[in-house]
Amino acid sequence: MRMKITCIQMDIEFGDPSKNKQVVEAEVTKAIKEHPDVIVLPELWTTGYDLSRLDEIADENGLDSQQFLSELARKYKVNIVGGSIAKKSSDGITNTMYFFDRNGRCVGEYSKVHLFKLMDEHHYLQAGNTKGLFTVDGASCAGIICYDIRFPEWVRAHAVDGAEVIFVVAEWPLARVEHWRTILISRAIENQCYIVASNRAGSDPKNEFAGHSMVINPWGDVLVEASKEPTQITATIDLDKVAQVRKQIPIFADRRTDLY
Ligand SMILES: NC(=O)CCC(=O)C(=O)O
Repeated sequence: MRMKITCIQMDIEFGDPSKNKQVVEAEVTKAIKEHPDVIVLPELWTTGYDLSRLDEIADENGLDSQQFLSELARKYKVNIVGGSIAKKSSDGITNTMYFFDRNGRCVGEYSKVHLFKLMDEHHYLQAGNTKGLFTVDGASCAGIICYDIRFPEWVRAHAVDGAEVIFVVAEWPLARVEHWRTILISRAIENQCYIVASNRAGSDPKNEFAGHSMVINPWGDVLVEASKEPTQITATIDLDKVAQVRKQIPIFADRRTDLY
């Protein structure tokens, strides 16, 4: 099974959800001309890291963002991995990702499990507690968020649960772009899965962001990689490659779960 995937590597207007929604609508309308099966947005694309204003600008129960993304998915008959948004609920504010199928149905939700202290997330956000598993056109997938990639055991847990494609949405700064590249390629090789990583471009008052959105195959080959500028990247992935690589070097069968 083949799947054409487009990552939207956009700049994000600091603390301005309505402006960012306009940008996403325009970018999705542009992306759809190439007929992708899946469109992927970056982390916190509605607000950016305007954390001190989240009380005011976070999305109440994520409803507004869900409706917006659902309508786009249904209108264009495309699966959407909806980056993440700041969701405000009675449990506090979370950095939350939604997944939509071609009918605009929300097929999964994931809230960032590892909060990134270097960017003050722990002062403003609550961590999630569940995995981000979902399916796209029948393929087993997972979604995780930015700093989560530094935890190989968390990514492995999704692969052990069957994920063949892991979507990473991010606001990863340029200062650590080599970590970003190396970690993503490593996660693809060690889990023998596709990694589809959508990072933001541009800057905010504290950081310049790396861009370098990437699609990596289960052998660790980079199929496509963006520059640091706002852009879109597209790759067609072949799900059969996952089984092929896992058969060639059967690391899942060879794991010593009696030892670790
Ligand atoms: N938004 C994030 O989680 C950034 C993570 C990051 O920059 C890192 O180095 O890790």
